[in-house]
This record gives sequence, C-alpha cells and structure tokens, in this order.
Amino acid sequence: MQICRDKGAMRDWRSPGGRVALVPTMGALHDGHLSLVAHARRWLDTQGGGRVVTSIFVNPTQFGPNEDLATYPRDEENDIALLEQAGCDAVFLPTVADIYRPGAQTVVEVTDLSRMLMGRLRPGHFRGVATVVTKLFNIVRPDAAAFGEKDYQQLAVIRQMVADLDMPVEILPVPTVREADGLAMSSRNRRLSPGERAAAPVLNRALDQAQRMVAEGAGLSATRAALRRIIGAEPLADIRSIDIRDAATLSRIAMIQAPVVILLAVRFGDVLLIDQRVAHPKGAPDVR
Ligand SMILES: Nc1ncnc2c1ncn2[C@@H]1O[C@H](COP(=O)(O)OP(=O)(O)OP(=O)(O)O)[C@@H](O)[C@H]1O
Ligand SMILES: CC(C)(CO)[C@@H](O)C(=O)[O-]
Ligand code: BAL
Repeated sequence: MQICRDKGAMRDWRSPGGRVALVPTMGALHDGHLSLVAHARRWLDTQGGGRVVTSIFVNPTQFGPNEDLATYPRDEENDIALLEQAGCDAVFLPTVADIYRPGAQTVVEVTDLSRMLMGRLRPGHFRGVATVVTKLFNIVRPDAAAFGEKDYQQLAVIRQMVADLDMPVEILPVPTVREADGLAMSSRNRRLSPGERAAAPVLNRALDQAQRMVAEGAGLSATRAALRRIIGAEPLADIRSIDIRDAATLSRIAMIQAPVVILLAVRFGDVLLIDQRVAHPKGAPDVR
C-alpha cells in the first residue's frame, strides 16, 4: 500500500490513470470505515477494476471553536495496518498546512441543507466538510467516493454539492455498521466512559422501536414521544436533537406519508453521538 503524505505524492500516485475510488475519513478507523473500503472495491469491480485510496485528515475547518478537535482520536499506525489488511491501494495522510495554504479565500457551501439539523448544532460544520471534500476530490480526482449513511445529512450535503457543481464523482452510500449491541460504530465511541458506553445502545433501541411504530402507521407526535421516552429514561443520555424528516429531501413534514429519516444527536458525557434510521410507512415506495 502506497503512503502519500502530501498532495504531490498523492498526485504522483494518481497520475498513471485508471479508475480510482476514494474513501474520505478522519482516521481512528473501525469496521465502518473498512466497510466503505470494501464498497469502494466492489464498485470498482463492477467497472472493470481500479484502485482504492483512503484519506485520513482531521479537518480543522469542520470543528467549531468549542468542539473536540484537540481530543479527536488519532491512531495513525493502527490505521495504516488496518487499511493494508483491508487491501486498500493507497492512503493519503496530508498535514493541515498542506491542505490549507495561508491566504486561502474560497469555501464551498451547500446553503439550505447545511443550515438545518446538525448544521444548527454545529454552525459552519458542513461548510468545512463541503470545502475539504471538494479539495480532496480535486487532489485525488476520484471516479467514485464512499460515504456512510450514519452521517445521513453529510451524505445529503455531498450529493447536493456534486449535483449542483457538476462534479464527475459517483457517490456510493454505505449502510451503518454496528457493534454487537447495536451501537453505531464511531471513532468517538472510544472516548466514552464504561458507563456511557453501556448506556449508548439506547439510541439503536429507540430507533428500532420508532421504525416499527412508523411501519405500523403511528403518527409524527406519537413516534417522537416514544423516542423521547426511551432515550430520556437513560440518565446518561443528554438529548440534543430528535428529528423526523422526509428521507429524500430532509425537509420538515406535517405527517408521515412517505419514507422518513429519524435523526438523533445525543450527548453522553462530552461525546456527541449521532445515529439515524430510515422508516417506511405502510405502502410507501422506497427512497433509494
Ligand atoms: N458505523 C459506520 N458505518 C458505516 N460508515 C461509517 C460508520 N461510521 C462512520 N462511517 C463513515 O466513515 C466516513 C468517515 O467518518 P469519520 O472518520 O468521521 O468516522 P466516524 O466514526 O463517523 O467518526 P466520528 O466519531 O467523527 O463520528 C464517513 O463517510 C462516515 O459516514
Ligand atoms: C467526510 C469527512 C472525511 C470530511 O472531513 C468527514 O466529515 C467524515 O469523516 O465524515
Ligand atoms: N463523521 C463526521 C465528522 C465530524 O463529526 O466532524
């Protein structure tokens, strides 16, 4: 596996041509990330082959001033070993100075989608994400890029950006990989105390229950109330937002008629966890 530590090395690796699929990450890798690598490989196989590159870059511009940039988990040596075992062809590990040159003035912002939901909890977050993903696309020039459905709004923002700006990159959505007890894998899980870790699967239990309720015809307020009741019963869970939105557009809904996405953002100690579930009311067509 080739290790590229700056843009120049990445461009050299890219230059022979052929198809390339990119897996953008912030490192501290787990099986969710490795599932993105596997999906990227499978997509390449359907296209006649090519190479997979994973980027590891803790992007400062998507963190707010009071967020966890300084304590974000980092584990470069182990990440490289995991990617090697997963059959990744290259890893891109740029420095902040290499990605953000002094005096840069240009940002990419997907307006409406970035301001709602997590965008309200983390102002500027999706501008940072869209800008760095654009830069990664320009450096790597991938044919496809894989993103996890756990970060549902991020996936929507990236899809909108690629469509709006005519970026020639196919976006590959990847289902959420979970621990045996249902907790969505996340790099931040390793910052949970043992008690918080034991409490956190309440998110998946609440989502299971809400998904069943929607399938059985429950309305918006009953479903929302059930989510609040189940998560609120867990003393270590500090609910930051619970939303039920149209699964295709993320817009607000007055009633559940079409597939919805249930979006949770809940703090355990100082760790903000997110999770999501698409739910289908009886008779509604699929969203994908
Ligand atoms: N459990 C998971 N299953 C599938 N994809 C995932 C999972 N967790 C993260 N991803 C995806 O991996 C990519 C990189 O995410 P990132 O490096 O931020 O990891 P993370 O585990 O989500 O970390 P964080 O703790 O910041 O939420 C994103 O596209 C994200 O959606
Ligand atoms: C897409 C991404 C790598 C951009 O920094 C990040 O937001 C993430 O890890 O999901
Ligand atoms: N997976 C999203 C990256 C972040 O929380 O900043």
